[in-house]
Amino acid sequence: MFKVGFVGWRGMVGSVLMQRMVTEGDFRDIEPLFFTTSQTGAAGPAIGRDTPPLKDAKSLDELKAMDIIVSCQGGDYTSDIFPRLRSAGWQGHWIDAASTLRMEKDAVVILDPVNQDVIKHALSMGGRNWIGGNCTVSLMLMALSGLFKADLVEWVTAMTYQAASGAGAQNMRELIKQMGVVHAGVASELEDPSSAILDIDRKVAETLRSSELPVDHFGVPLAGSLIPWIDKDLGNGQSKEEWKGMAETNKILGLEANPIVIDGLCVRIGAMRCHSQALTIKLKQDVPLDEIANMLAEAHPWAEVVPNERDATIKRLSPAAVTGTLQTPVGRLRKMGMGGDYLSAFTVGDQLLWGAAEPLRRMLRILVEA
Ligand SMILES: NC(=O)C1=CN([C@@H]2O[C@H](COP(=O)(O)OP(=O)(O)OC[C@H]3O[C@@H](n4cnc5c(N)ncnc54)[C@H](OP(=O)(O)O)[C@@H]3O)[C@@H](O)[C@H]2O)C=CC1
Ligand SMILES: N[C@@H](CC(=O)OP(=O)(O)O)C(=O)O
Repeated sequence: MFKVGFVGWRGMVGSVLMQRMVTEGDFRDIEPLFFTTSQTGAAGPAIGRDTPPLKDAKSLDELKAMDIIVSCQGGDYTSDIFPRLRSAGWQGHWIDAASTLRMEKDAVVILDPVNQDVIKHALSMGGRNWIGGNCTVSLMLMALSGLFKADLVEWVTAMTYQAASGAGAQNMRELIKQMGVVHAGVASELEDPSSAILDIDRKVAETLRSSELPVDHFGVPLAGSLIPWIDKDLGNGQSKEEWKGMAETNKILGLEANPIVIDGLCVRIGAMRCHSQALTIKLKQDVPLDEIANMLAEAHPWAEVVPNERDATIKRLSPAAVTGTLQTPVGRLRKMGMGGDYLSAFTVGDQLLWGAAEPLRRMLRILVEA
């Protein structure tokens, strides 16, 4: 049985990974060992069986004893430990949620419902570094997989509506605290049906701009507002999150030699853990809408096409409907005014599942079953 070391299992992504592995019975087929950067010797997670006390995640000797290491610990940990582990001659498989190694030549960005061929090829060539993709990119690819498989995509623009969870657990808490402060500022007026809406609105605006609003993590209000910038400023007008759209999509699909142009604008909104994206897709040819819907729906078991009708859309194509599920629904499918080869679409997906933990869990299974 493979010895599998888990680092970062108690963080937000790691906890979702643990839940999914317990649900799918994945621990039955491996010998799991749990690591920590801060609590060596403490008890590991509840996985339905006894496990040894936590090991030190900074100990190269302990890590070297693993056949496979799964890290959800973050980029700083990867930058510190991974090169030293490889330099020390460790030959095991490294599965990682952090972005640090994604663009390395010998790393595969994993999303097996979409790029199983790329993964299998790398495995046969001795690949050992398996890195989860950016959540926005992975969710867009899960939604549009049928079109990419049919080689119908000339270019895509993605306008995103990204959840607080993408910024981390503390940011999710801050969003709810902001909502609470905003509500508290007008709670008595809300109770009074005769209060003037413009007074309520003015007080809300004052609260959003006041020092009362907690902004330690986002830096600015998110509740009752939005943030049209995610990740670093690349200095050319593009955010790093926007840059990842094209770079990672083509790496995932193995199209680096002949890349598809993907560009857009990434925006943080006040959703909890589902990213949504409004997509404009330039098709290579004018394909009838029903054929497109079939391709999208049949791409993989988690694909789902929501009819482009008001009721179905508002009920099934929202963060509230999709959160906590593995489905990656796509809807609002419509040929645009620019012509029959311009397709509009809207998709929603849980960024902690297919956007983070699930590709890692499935890569581990691929290795265990290989
Ligand atoms: N957030 C996201 O949506 C996504 C994140 N990723 C990547 O995954 C990595 C981890 O992200 P994320 O899960 O958000 O990180 P977290 O901040 O939730 O967890 C990281 C580590 O912080 C330590 N920690 C300290 N205090 C606590 C606490 N109170 N509760 C839990 N853990 C604590 C734990 O390490 P220890 O036990 O060693 O102390 C934990 O493993 C990052 O590289 C990120 O880029 C990838 C895709 C999406
Ligand atoms: N940047 C993403 C979350 C994330 O962790 O991305 P990456 O894995 O590419 O660093 C967001 O804020 O929604």
